[in-house]
Amino acid sequence: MPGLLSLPPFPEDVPTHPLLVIDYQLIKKRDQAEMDKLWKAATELGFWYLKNHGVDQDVNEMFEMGAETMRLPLDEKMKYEQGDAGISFGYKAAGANATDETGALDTVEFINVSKDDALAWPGKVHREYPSTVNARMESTIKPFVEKSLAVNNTLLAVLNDKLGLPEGALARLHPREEPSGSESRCIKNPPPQNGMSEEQAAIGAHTDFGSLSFLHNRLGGLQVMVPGTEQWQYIRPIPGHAICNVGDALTIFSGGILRSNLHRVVPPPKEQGKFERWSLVFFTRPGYSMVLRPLSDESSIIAEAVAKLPEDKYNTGSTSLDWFTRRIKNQRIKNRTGPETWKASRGTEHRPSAA
Ligand SMILES: O=C(O)CCC(=O)C(=O)O
Ligand SMILES: [Fe+2]
Repeated sequence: MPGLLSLPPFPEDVPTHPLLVIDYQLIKKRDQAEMDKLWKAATELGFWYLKNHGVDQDVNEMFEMGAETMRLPLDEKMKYEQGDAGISFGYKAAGANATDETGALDTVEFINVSKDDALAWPGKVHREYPSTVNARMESTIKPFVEKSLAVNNTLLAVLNDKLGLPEGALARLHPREEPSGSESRCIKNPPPQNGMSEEQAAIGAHTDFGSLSFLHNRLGGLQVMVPGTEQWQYIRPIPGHAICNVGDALTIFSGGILRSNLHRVVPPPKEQGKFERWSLVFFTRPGYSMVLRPLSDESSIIAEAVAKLPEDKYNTGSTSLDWFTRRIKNQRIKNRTGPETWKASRGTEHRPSAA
């Protein structure tokens, strides 16, 4: 990826939504005002900036791993393609996923490395990866996974207490040792080709599948639809600030108290649109065997929230494995039978028409 200094700044004159800034060092000290701010961010928009997280150097190395991987010949990368069965780990080629119900194709390629494979390295839990990934498992990927897990687990512990759950309740749904969909993803988005609309989604409107996402961006392109509005707004990348967001699993566990908000990725705005866009995410997801349902029996706060909802709104009846498999599988263009396939790939978002 091009050096940071050579990238044009994020433009001032595009619709942009500010996020609350959470200081990770204060969260680690359990500063009351900072925990209150995190709660506000997680319940109102479900997105916030996280500063002082200490992962920037690891993020740079992960981007190098991503660039090394994307430079491999396509036929080499395709040996590790994630496939059509609904498993996320591995390489995803550009155009393998739909971005909307008409079946418009995505433009991004990415490499997903399972947290379980990274922690088990040189052993293997799920699958094999390209040589460029293997070469950096020990030096780059494992440390990034460890630090990202520590950040997300710390945030989860704060949300756990605010939800009135017994200590460790959310942690027990994300056991380190149990296989899960937790993964690191490095995304490459080429500059838009001639004839492509500026709006053409790189990644279609979605909510994240898991519990917490820890995202690192250099260029704009990420957009949110703020509750109560109908317009997409950019999130400005700020150096040293990760973007964190709540995923569907936490919305479900909390009976809708924590917000998993709709977002998408479009080409970077204005001058930035001439450049390749790279992004990096660590997704924390529940253990595969965990059933996605509100934790009403463990928290009166959640029980009260659920009592106000239509019956069984968040009782998915699915394990985490089944839920993720359905959603990933139905994004794959090869599995598309019609608009219903796209719908089956969606989650808990309350604006299906916008998706
Ligand atoms: O690239 C980004 O900024 C966001 C990526 C994203 O939303 C995702 O991979 O789920
Ligand atoms: Fe996302």
